[in-house]
Amino acid sequence: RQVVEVKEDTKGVLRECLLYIQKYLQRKDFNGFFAYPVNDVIAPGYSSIIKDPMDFSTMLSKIENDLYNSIMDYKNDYVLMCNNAMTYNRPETIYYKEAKKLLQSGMKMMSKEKLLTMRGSLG
Ligand SMILES: COc1ccc(Br)cc1-c1nc(N)nc2[nH]cnc12
Repeated sequence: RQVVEVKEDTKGVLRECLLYIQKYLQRKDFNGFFAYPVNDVIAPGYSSIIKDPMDFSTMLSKIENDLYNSIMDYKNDYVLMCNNAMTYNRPETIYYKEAKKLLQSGMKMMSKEKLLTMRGSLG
């Protein structure tokens, strides 16, 4: 019984961490370009160019449904979201520029060494 309880608790700690990280990073998306999925009306041909779309609302539902097993899992979706914008949009666009800034602040927030120390303390 005890082992199961501990496991659940780790999931809870991870969920709190991810909610905190997402809240911090999503504030940087002040235009809300990454708040919800891009559609072909907004961006013509998007769905045929971007095979794995990702956005903050999708990531939030994955956090709430415990679909991330680590911060690294979440970081992968975050990087995917930013890279999609830098693939579909040209470098001179606001979408590309904002994605680049989001990527930089995300990498600082979820740096490898920070995650390794955190994982150490989580046991
Ligand atoms: C949800 O997306 C948007 C919403 C409103 C507006 Br205005 C633009 C976008 C958007 N447009 C493009 N071309 N690339 C993107 N990458 C992430 N966002 C976008």
